[in-house]
Amino acid sequence: MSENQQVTQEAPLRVALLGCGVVGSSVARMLVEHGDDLAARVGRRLELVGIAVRRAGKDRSDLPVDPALFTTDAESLVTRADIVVEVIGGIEPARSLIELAMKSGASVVSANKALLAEAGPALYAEAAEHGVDLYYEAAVAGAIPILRPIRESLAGDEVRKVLGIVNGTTNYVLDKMDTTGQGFAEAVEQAQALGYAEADPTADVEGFDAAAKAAILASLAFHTRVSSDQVYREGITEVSAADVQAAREMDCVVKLLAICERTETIGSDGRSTAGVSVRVHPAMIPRSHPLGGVRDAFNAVFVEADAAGQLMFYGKGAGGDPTASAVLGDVVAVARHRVGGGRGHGESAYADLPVLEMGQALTRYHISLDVADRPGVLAQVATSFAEHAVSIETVRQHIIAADPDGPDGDAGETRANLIVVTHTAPDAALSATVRALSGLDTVREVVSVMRVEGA
Ligand SMILES: NC(=O)C1=CN([C@@H]2O[C@H](COP(=O)(O)OP(=O)(O)OC[C@H]3O[C@@H](n4cnc5c(N)ncnc54)[C@H](O)[C@@H]3O)[C@@H](O)[C@H]2O)C=CC1
Ligand SMILES: N[C@@H](CC=O)C(=O)O
Ligand code: NA
Repeated sequence: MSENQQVTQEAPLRVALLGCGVVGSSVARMLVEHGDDLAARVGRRLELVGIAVRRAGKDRSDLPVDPALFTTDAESLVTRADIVVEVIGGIEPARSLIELAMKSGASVVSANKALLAEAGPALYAEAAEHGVDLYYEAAVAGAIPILRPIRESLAGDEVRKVLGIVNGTTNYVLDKMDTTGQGFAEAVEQAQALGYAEADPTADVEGFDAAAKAAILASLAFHTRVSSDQVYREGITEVSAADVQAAREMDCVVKLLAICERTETIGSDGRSTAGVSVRVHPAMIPRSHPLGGVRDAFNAVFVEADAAGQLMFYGKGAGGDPTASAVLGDVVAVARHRVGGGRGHGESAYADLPVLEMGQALTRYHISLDVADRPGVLAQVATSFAEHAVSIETVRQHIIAADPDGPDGDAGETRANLIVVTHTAPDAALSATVRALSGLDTVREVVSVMRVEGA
């Protein structure tokens, strides 16, 4: 008997799919259309035994699946599966369904970063208790293999830093603002229509999606539990056309970055203490940086490890088929464990490093000030920086013509746009400097503040 004949004679592994939206419909299609190849790779056929949906009567005739498979009874579906694929999203009912699936002996594959970043440790514990797998490669950077490389390939090394563009929607919006000068709202609508955005795009544009992914990346990279509420987060809603232009003048581009770093702090006793810093915010990054050229909805993750050095992972981080590719990779992995016996790895959180406050993160600021063009202004501004121990890297000044209708007795006064780029300093010192600058009588307005990374 050939190996393939053997594959078809064993009882198939039963796969239940929860959710049939952008990702779920691609998963269903690929499971069916690639059935023979998947069977050969797993050593057993994968049988789609049901698809949980919210509305059973909806026309899904474009999918190559038996309409009888659609059900609104997700609970009973998960109890009759060997593998449950959760692509509903959100916390509930996804969490309860995953827990019920594990309790019933099924391994789980999920694309749900919001859930993993909130309840990862509890779900790992359930998986261990019931002897099943929990895999979620699709949850971070869609199709890009990044979690498995960090969990497995780099398990013998020390990861120092993970710097990523991990949200396709915001990268798409920022790229359109940079290259076509397109407005924010229109670009978000396009990202939604292309299937990149979350059901509620607020999760994308306010940085919640990237923060959840950063929490997952940091947890795996530093063997430490990091939840999304420990991640400093700023979205892109405040990024203006002027910020994008200011970045261009520095030969930079604005990107929403997820930055996960292992830190070393030297105490007064000279002893070094390790920690973890995790943040998500827009930042200027040089166009020449590997992340500076990441266009459209693409994602990229830059990893620095002690022995490996710098590694770059690039590809499609959103969209139905790319995300389904990662989901199916996980399905094959957990199915192979079922066939061969054993489980994949569980949680690794032994390092248990402290997660630092944002104020301790080391970064650089680009600050644009509208100041009165009078003698001594530059010295006053420079003093504010010095008082907070922030060192200035560059200062540029453009004279702004006098405005005869200017407010508060400033009419007719010549002003200057002062652009200061700092050297690296703790974020707390930088933000205190900005507060002090806004209190100076010669500073009419702090026009914009943006962090600078990667230079
Ligand atoms: N769209 C993308 O590019 C990516 C999405 N993801 C994640 O994949 C998951 C799914 O995302 P999408 O497919 O884009 O979302 P979606 O909104 O297109 O699909 C979710 C589907 O689940 C259904 N659903 C909701 N509650 C349900 C319930 N109780 N029972 C059965 N079905 C239910 C909804 O009706 C919807 O059809 C989310 O966790 C998302 O964060 C991850 C990577 C990329
Ligand atoms: N909404 C997310 C989808 C993938 O995680 C994004 O835009 O990246
Ligand atoms: Na991935």
